Amino acid sequence: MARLAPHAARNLGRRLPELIADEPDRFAATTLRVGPLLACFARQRIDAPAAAALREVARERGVAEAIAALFEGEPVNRSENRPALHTALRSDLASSAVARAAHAQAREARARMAQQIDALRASEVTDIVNVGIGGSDLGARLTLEALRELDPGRFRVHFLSTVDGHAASHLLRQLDPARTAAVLVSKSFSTRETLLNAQVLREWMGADDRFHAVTANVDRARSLGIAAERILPMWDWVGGRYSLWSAVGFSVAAALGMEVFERLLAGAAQMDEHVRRAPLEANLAVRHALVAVWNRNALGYDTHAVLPYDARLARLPAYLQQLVMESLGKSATQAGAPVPCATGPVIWGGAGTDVQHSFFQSLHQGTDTVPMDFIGIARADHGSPVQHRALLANLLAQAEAFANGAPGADPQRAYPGSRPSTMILLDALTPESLGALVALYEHSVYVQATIWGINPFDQWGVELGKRLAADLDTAIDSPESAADPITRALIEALRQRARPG
Ligand SMILES: O=P(O)(O)OC[C@H]1O[C@](O)(CO)[C@@H](O)[C@@H]1O
Repeated sequence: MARLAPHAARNLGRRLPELIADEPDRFAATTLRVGPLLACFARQRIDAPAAAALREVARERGVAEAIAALFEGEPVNRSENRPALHTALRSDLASSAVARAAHAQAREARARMAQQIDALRASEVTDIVNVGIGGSDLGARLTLEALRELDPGRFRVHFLSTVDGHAASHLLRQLDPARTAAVLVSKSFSTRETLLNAQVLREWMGADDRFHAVTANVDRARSLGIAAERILPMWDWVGGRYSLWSAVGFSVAAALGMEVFERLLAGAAQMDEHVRRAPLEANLAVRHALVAVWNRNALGYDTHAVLPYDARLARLPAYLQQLVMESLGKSATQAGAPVPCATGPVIWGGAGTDVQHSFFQSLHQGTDTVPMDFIGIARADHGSPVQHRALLANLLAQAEAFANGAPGADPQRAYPGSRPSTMILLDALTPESLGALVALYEHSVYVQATIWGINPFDQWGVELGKRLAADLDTAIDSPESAADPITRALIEALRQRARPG
């Protein structure tokens, strides 16, 4: 990354508007379109020589070869010695036997999922509860919220993720046990939150025949009494946070229909096709990733805001928090050495225009620069053109204000500008464009990981907390068994305060 330093110094020494003014065809040169999605990088603080240097980094780090390896099912998840074949869930682009077999398995699982959904449709079930957490929750939630205009209303879908009993009791108060089905989504079928919530639902429903499961651990699901014909597969070659495209999308397919689910997959497949075939310089995922690497390593920005200007995408920042931070929150390389530079940034954000009235002040005038991804939708799905015009005007105004700033004699009223952003525009929010958008981020994460030499498909960092929580579950009732003195004292404090009166 050292070679980026002179480019960084040059770009940081100039205001963003000057940089833009210097390159008359900057919009065309920095904008790429893939299907229903257009991304413009003109407002990143990167001049043409810096962009060329970044492409050189990508070449040296073997990004093109790594993309081929991903699609062909090579064991790119080295710490677990597995492929990461989420692309095979939606695309048939690979020629290797392992990728083709994965694709065939995915199709077969979708056919079984369609049958189960048909049976549910024919039943008296009115409500479906998706029980799962992390990757077994966020993707389906995001999709159902984003595509809610397409919901014919046959089922109400609910999500139960946290182990907090308030969530379960609040939800169950609204439901009829005789008309509720549960989909237990857990790749491992060992996630404590999911198993406890499943138990709560089981006791409340008093029957097993409306329990479905999606898991790679079929034996465990069977041992908990779920019939084999209602268990849909997951595979160790799909990471939880990359699994929306599998039967983990059960509740999406149930609520919106298989046809909509297939369209979501087709949108992702269109992005796959582009990423697989486009040369580095015209590859949208590579460009998105190189901008992220530039902002993190060359310019030193350590957080990144995701700002969808569409209420239906309000969950996108949360979804991307898991995708990016669980994938790129690593400080050791795949070879076990310390990573010599900063890796994934903190991802945060929220939907416009609400965020303009909460944290935007800090983004405009705060001491830290936060690079941003704005996401706008050209065509709305409501009948109020006035409101949509106002939304788009706000989106454009904010991106412009961040880039150009405005001078002021009074420093308290001056806008520094030069705050970088990418503008991603979808023609409309459709299953295809959502699929393409999510796939773009997946591929960008993979390219970033390739450049940093880290594994984006494991998450060892979350295991320690899980282990400790299992131990402390007992210690809450017998504090003397807690090894850590501060934890022991905190348990005592909790116990004292938990006593009624
Ligand atoms: O699907 P499972 O195995 O229940 O795991 C749920 C989530 O837990 C994690 O392991 C850690 O949060 C995520 O990676 C995963 O998506």
